[in-house]
Amino acid sequence: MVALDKPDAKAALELADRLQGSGCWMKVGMELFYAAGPAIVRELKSRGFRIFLDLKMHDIPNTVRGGARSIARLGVDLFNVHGAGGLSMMRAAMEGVRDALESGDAERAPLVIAVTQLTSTSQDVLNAEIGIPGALEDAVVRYAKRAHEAGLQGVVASPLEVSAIKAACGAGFITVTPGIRPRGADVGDQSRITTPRDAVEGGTDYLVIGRPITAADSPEKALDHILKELTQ
Ligand SMILES: O=C(O)c1cc(=O)[nH]c(=O)n1[C@@H]1O[C@H](COP(=O)(O)O)[C@@H](O)[C@H]1O
Repeated sequence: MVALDKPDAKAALELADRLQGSGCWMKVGMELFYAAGPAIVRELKSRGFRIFLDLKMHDIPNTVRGGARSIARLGVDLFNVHGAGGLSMMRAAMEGVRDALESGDAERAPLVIAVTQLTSTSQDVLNAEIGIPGALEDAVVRYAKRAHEAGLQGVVASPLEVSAIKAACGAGFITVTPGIRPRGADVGDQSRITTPRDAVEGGTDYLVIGRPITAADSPEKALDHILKELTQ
């Protein structure tokens, strides 16, 4: 999944067009969606891309239910909410999807996943700033179990926590993992990272990769390089 973190539709579509035919999903996040809105999702869908809409909803259940209903109507393939919103909020997201299906406003249900702990969060920050005690992996697994209980299909986590999540929630529970950095790439603001290959060998289902591809002089070559490394 390529994180299409671009400031407007023009820049996003230019990049997407360069990655046509790669089989990658496009992840539309806050930067692009707040600038270009639902139209960019429709445009990318019309070009044949599968879409992860990454808006990380975190609000009261009623608001998230409505948000999920609107997202389901858009016809994305997957979207996320924050696990920190709790069980009733996550259940409300599932209800919103069901509402959209039952009213005939959505043709099919998108997958719904929960963010556990952002991959920019380190063990120290979790304990000292956010105020959650204990090991980071335990916190991630706790969120994953709640998401599973709420009926969500998976979680966002770092590749480092995938085996613990699968052990707790089952192999079929989807893991979507940002925090991917090819060897030598700039780490930037990410904390919990692995190489693409280590992430795949660790059993993750989907890699989310942004800047190592999108900030490269040739995004298509950068993607190609990563894909080749994975199949060697
Ligand atoms: O939900 C996400 O996609 C997400 C969750 C998380 O914990 N960490 C994380 O980096 N992301 C997103 O994944 C992408 C990672 O981008 P790069 O760091 O540029 O590879 C960004 O678009 C983030 O918004």
